Order: sequence, then C-alpha cells, then structure tokens
Amino acid sequence: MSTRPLVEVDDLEVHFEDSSLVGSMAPSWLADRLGVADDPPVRAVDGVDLELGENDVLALVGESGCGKTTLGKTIVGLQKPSDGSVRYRGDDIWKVREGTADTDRTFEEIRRSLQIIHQDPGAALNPYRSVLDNLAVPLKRWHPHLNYEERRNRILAMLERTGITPPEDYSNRYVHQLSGGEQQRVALIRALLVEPDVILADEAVSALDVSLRIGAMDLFLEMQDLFDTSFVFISHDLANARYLAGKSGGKIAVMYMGEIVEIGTAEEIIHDPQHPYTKVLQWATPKLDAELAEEAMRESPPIRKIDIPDATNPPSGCRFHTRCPEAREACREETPALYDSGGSHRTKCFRELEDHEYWNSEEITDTDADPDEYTMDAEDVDEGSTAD
Ligand SMILES: Nc1ncnc2c1ncn2[C@@H]1O[C@H](COP(=O)(O)OP(=O)(O)OP(=O)(O)O)[C@@H](O)[C@H]1O
Repeated sequence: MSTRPLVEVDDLEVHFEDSSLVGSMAPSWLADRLGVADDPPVRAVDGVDLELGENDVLALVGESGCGKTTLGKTIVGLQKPSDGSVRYRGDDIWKVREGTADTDRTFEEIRRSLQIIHQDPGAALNPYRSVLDNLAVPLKRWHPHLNYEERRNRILAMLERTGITPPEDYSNRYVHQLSGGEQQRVALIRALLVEPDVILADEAVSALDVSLRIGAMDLFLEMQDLFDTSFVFISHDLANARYLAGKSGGKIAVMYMGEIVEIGTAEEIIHDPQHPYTKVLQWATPKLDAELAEEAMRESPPIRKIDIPDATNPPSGCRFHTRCPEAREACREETPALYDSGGSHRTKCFRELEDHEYWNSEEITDTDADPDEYTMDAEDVDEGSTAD
C-alpha cells in the first residue's frame, strides 16, 4: 500500500487580482480613472503546505476572510492556484486538468474523488424535484451502468443509513419539503454516492440550529469512518473544529491572513495553543471550556488591535505582529516559519525558538484593545460539543 499522502499541498498561493472584477471588463483608460489598474492582488492563500491522508480529518479554522474557503476549494480542484501545487495521489491536479501531466489519470477521476458540500445544502439540490431524482443525478453521471432499480436501491440504502426514515417515503418528497437538517443529510448523501476520497464541507453545520449541530457533526464523522473518506471541514468556530478533529483523531489548522499559523491535534491546539492568534480564537470561543469561560470573559482579549489588516497589503514579517500582544521588533522584520512545537504540532511564531533574536528585541506596544469592541463572531455550541 502506498504511504504517499492522498492530497499534498505545496507552497500554495492563490492571489486574486482585485481590480480584475472591474479592470478586466473596463477599458484601460477607465480602469486608470477608477484607480484600480495597478491595485495589488488579494493574497487569499499565501504559502500553504499541507498533507491530507487517507481517512483523515482536517478542520480549517480562522476569522472571516482569512482564506479558508479559497484554500478548501483549491484543495478539491475548484480554484486554480496562482503558484505552488495541489497533488492528488501524486498527480498535480491542474496539470492533469490542462493535459500536461505525465499520468494516465483523468481530470474526471480527480473531480469525482474530490467533492464539496456547501454551507447552504439547498444550493446543490433542486428544490422542486424529489429526493430520489436529486440523488439519481450523481449516480447517473458517475455510475452510468446502473439501471433505475439499482440506483433506487442504493439511494434508499443511503437514506436509511443516514437516519432519513422511512426511506421510501422520504425519497418521494420534494427537497423544499425537508427541514434544514434533512437537506444537509441529503447533500451529504449526494456527495457520498460518488464514492469520493475527500469531501470538503464548507461551514456545513453553521447554518443549523445549535440543537441540530452536534447530531450533524456526529453524522459526518460516522459517514467519514464508514466510507473511509477524508474530510476537510471549514469553520470559523473553534468549538466545532475541536469537536470534529477531537472525535476523529484529525487535525486543526488555524489560518490567519492566507497563512497557516498553527496546526496540530485537537488536544495540542485546544489545551496547549502556542500561537498568540490561536489564543485569541480560544478567548473568542467562550463555551470551549466551560470551567474557564467565565474567567476568560472577564479578561481583556489577548490582542492589541481589533481590525484585520488589508489582505492586499499584509504586514511585513509576521502578519499578526500588528495585533499580537507578544510582538517584538523582530516580528516586524523577519517572517517566521512553521516551527516544531512537539508531536505533530507546528507553530509559525519565533517564540517557539529558544535562541531566536526575538527574545532580545524590543517589544512593540500601542493602545490596548477595549474588550467591548471585540467583534469576532463567536458562535456557541452547547455543552455537548466538548470533545475529549
Ligand atoms: N473570486 C474572488 N475575487 C477576489 N477576491 C476574492 C475572491 N474570493 C475570495 N476573495 C478574497 O480572498 C480573501 C479570502 O476569502 P475566503 O472566502 O477564502 O475567506 P474565508 O476565510 O473563507 O472567509 P469567510 O469565513 O467569510 O467565508 C478575502 O479577502 C476575499 O474577499
């Protein structure tokens, strides 16, 4: 059996020409007049290295706009990298797509193997067709040899497995007649029916009521285990990431301004966070640890400034230095790498290096943040979300 990772992300960059939305459509004189002709690109993903194994779980977490969706879409081949590569079983996805890879693998095979579930499950389903008709679509495309009866049997079996019972009854209902939770299950079945190796679930549980969220996450993990599928979960909520990575033995990757700043197991990230930004996320997720919640909320946020810098012009050195309470002059001047923090834990911070000049350089200080100004969207999950 190959020990090669299922997906390898190597020095990945996705930069969006911000001006392209206007500039590409407008004549150059108009782009010049609008002042968008030479706008720097948005660095949505900027130098990310990652590996995803077979039957693996990765939870990508970070605040809005940090690049989670762009990275996720690039991992499953829906977004073209500006630089770097994403390889599926050793083959560069975009080279395969463009016909320049030295392989027998087709892009169709890669597309089938890498699936996505959106935040709004209804978006991927036709509300005015029955559940059966909706679920027949991927089967017809990827398993054209199946006849009607075989397709129906597979769909009914999947409905039953995911708790949508009685399946005969549900299969005839229109999608718009289903609850949000039921639609999410149908979207999951739709992705699983093509037997993918990886499913990207982009904020797939965020839209659900808190009471349904744990059940939905449990179902994802059960299906992940049952079908030996790897999952990349995107969440702005560290509590969800903790639950998903903790229960599956997977990893959490914390993103900030297009970069992964810390990666490790749920235990490492939650109980031993090293990066100052991860500590901010933890502070902003009060229900993460009920015992510490009250105490933490009384404290000031572990951050100097609330505003996220401009993604077209990220700060020099460590991108978090403008907000980091631990920042020193060295952080402004030099860019940290992901350093070994023990085990599978890696942290992009000079504080991991005992002998780095960081320790002798001057502290960066400015105004303290007011806790009431802190606006990060910290959605709660209930007590049951505590993963051990
Ligand atoms: N097609 C695009 N064209 C230009 N800029 C884009 C495009 N897609 C994303 N961006 C920008 O790239 C950055 C990262 O966006 P992305 O959606 O990946 O972040 P995110 O962490 O998933 O955010 P959210 O949690 O709000 O979905 C943002 O500044 C966003 O405005």
